[in-house]
Amino acid sequence: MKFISTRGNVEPKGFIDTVLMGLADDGGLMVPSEIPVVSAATLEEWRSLSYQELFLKIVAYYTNDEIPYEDLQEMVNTSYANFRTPEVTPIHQVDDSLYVLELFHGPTFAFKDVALQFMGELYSYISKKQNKIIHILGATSGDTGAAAIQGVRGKEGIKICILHPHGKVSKVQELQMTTVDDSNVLNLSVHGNFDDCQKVIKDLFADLDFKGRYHLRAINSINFVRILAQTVYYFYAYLHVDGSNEKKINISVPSGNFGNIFSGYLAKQMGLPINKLIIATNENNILERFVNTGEYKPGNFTSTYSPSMDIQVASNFERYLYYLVGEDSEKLSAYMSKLQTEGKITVEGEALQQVQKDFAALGVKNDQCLNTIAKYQKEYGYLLDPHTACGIAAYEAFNGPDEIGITFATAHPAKFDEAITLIDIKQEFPAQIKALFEMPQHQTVVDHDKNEIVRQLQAFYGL
Ligand SMILES: Cc1ncc(COP(=O)(O)O)c(C=O)c1O
Ligand SMILES: N[C@@H](CCOP(=O)(O)O)C(=O)O
Repeated sequence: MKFISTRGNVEPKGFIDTVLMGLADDGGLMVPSEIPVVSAATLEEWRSLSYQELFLKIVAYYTNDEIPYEDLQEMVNTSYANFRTPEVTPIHQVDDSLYVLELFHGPTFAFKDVALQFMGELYSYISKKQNKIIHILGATSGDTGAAAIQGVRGKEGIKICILHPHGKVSKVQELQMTTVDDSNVLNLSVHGNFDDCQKVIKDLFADLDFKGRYHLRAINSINFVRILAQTVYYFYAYLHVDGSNEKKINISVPSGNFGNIFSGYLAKQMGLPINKLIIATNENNILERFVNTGEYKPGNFTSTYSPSMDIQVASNFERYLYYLVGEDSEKLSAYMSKLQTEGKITVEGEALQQVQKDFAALGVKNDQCLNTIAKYQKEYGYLLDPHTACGIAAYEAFNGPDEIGITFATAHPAKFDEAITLIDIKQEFPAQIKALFEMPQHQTVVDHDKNEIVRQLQAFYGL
């Protein structure tokens, strides 16, 4: 298996080189040169596997034996050993048609832990085996940063700098990132929004001289290994839901940077028979507008009750567009240039029909989000976080009769108490979260100014 850039100007790479490259050197995103297909018989065999065993089976299609099996197995076991449940991503049945895949049982109570615990282990492994300097640079709307920091804090040979939008993450997210006092962690709190933070890091990764000199590595879903690790729970969910061999299965995914749902798209291309992939967003509804009209146009940024999805420029949209245009890098590059120069792109005709076959999408309004939380608490005694509530609202909009819907619970409600208290629900915080409120914070507040951020990075990486 080789990996290539969506823009077509990078020599095919192996697995580890792809992990280290992060953003492709031509400014595109890395994708597999060919998507491996899993047969129906193999899928049936996988039903009895544990999460860790399933992970190893799926990832083996991509790693080219570059990592000995025993080493990979050890990394996977270590990654999931500190989850609070042995199933890693347990399934909660709400009623006859709705299942919730709980992705928040890792150290930072959000779905990002599932991929980032593994990535922390992988970077540590590469650093030791290849004597590589690993200087992670990431942007977050709150959850990626916390999970990435947890994944690598205190690890030898690794430093991590995370940019988060100042005042635009929840209190618990801020505390999870900034109460970490390991010397290999730097939190930059940037005046701006998540899109601004993501743009700065993409610009720095695209500056190959800077990237090389400072050994910059990506932990965002820019990095293909994030996408790959996230495909595992699509398989796990599908294979562990009752009736999945008789009924159509739809999966509803709270979405922002389009990484999670792109992992679902990849799982489907690998042969997982998902029926509808449902994109759930909040009022930052660029993805809903794209699916309904074919126009992809970043609009005005809106702060909502689901702040982790307050994103207008969805990074992984480029990966999907690449497949939509028939894996034609020239066409893809032309679209991306148009987005740069004209601020929007449009797909029409057969391409738009294909988009509408691939996805359904709903942008959930703030009041609908709160009403959904209140409804599920009242009717089922099940407390949703606001991102998951958007996912459930979209499930309700698109799940047909006799279909099963799996909604991904991407975060624990305790991370977003600001929204939950608005509907007078009092929740008990888990002890790990309660403890954060007593700890000192470490962060540097900076303007949204690339030069200032570069100065901070140079001082931190110390090269
Ligand atoms: C809790 C939560 N839900 C949903 C999302 C959206 O996921 P993605 O960016 O992969 O689309 C995020 C952020 O990524 C998140 O933190
Ligand atoms: N919601 C995310 C945004 C970054 O997404 P990623 O999947 O590219 O890391 C966050 O919590 O930071």
